[in-house]
Amino acid sequence: MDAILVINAGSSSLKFQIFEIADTGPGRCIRGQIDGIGVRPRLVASAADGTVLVDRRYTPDVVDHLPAAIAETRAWLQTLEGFTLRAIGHRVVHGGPDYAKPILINHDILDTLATFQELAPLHQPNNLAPIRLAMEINPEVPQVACFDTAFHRGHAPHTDCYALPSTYYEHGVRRYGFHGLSYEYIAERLTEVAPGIAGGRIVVAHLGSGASMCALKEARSVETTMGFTALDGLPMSTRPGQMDPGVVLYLIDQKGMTAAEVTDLLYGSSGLKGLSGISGDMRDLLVSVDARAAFAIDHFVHRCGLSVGMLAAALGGLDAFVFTAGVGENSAAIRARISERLAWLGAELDPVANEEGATLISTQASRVALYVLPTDEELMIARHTLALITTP
Ligand SMILES: Nc1ncnc2c1ncn2[C@@H]1O[C@H](COP(=O)(O)OP(=O)(O)O)[C@@H](O)[C@H]1O
Ligand SMILES: CC(=O)OP(=O)(O)O
Ligand SMILES: [Mg+2]
Repeated sequence: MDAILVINAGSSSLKFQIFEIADTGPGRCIRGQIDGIGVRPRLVASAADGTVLVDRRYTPDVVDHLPAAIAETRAWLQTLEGFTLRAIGHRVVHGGPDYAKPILINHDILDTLATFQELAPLHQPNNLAPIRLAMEINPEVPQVACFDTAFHRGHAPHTDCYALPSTYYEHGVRRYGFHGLSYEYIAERLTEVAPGIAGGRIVVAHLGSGASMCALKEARSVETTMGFTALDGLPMSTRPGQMDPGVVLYLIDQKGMTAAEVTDLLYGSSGLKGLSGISGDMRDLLVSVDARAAFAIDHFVHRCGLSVGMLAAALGGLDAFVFTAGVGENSAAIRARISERLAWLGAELDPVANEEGATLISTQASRVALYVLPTDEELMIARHTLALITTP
């Protein structure tokens, strides 16, 4: 069967899917991931009917970083039979100022994308490594890069700039925003789930290991919490989120830290992990009895509440709020805590629907509809990839 392989390297997971190329578009055949990298790595993959094809756990030292997860995934994928690989679609987190759409990759483009590595050190090297590998072993298979930044590129210039002298904007210092493939998928999904409000004022909360929110108006992104890099906005597993840049200057000037040390601090040991001193994995914090775990969760919920207020202001009100990604899809407790922060906007949670993980989790009386919608960045990538390889 003719197939597309999709690879999505996140900060704590490597996700992959195989799609059959059908007349109606990409049809899902296999969906898998290695998650909990460096904490509790686990490879799970299942067929479209839900049959589990592999479920393997590793000790954290065996799959301690993304390259190890790539190697494990590759070894497992090579055991599969019956697929003829026609294209590979990749999530590439940073597209820089020039790539506003998915693109067929060649060596020059790969070189350009490598120049953005410092702007997304947790992701870009891991996004590009499988592209390089496939170019070596399957040079005849077309590869497509789908950018996290692309969906936000329609922002008005006065919203995606920093208040710096304008030459910095021209040199690419802009608020790009990320998680765009997820938001693009959710915007489409809303037209099926809630056609009456899909064109309205919606905030989507992508709460995973990396976390951000996006304000959608008429199904387009008009604001988002992340900026030049995926450090900005909400606190995350290991990243602090929005912070006074004066802190960075202080650490370098007064504390003698090098740029590399500050990079490690901000990307690797801050956020939930830094604040709790326990773990960056929300699951660990939710079951912990340590007061520091509760403190880190309080901070996360507080900052989420502030961001919803900011994005509701950008939209001039709020019709619906959507929870998605690892934490948003799976944690009723965090959804309940964040929903409380939306009460002033008229949101009212239905606690039973929330515990059951229903799609609609607000009461009938709620003025803001609350939804839980599983994201599917890989399906979005497969669609873009198929469109690019079939366009004459
Ligand atoms: N049941 C759960 N409760 C709370 N958090 C969860 C649950 N399941 C997964 N998560 C969180 O989701 C995160 C992973 O989300 P995901 O969107 O896959 O992240 P990424 O793509 O950034 O790797 C993990 O950090 C984990 O803490
Ligand atoms: C951009 C980003 O933070 O991505 P992820 O949530 O997949 O780590
Ligand atoms: Mg992700």
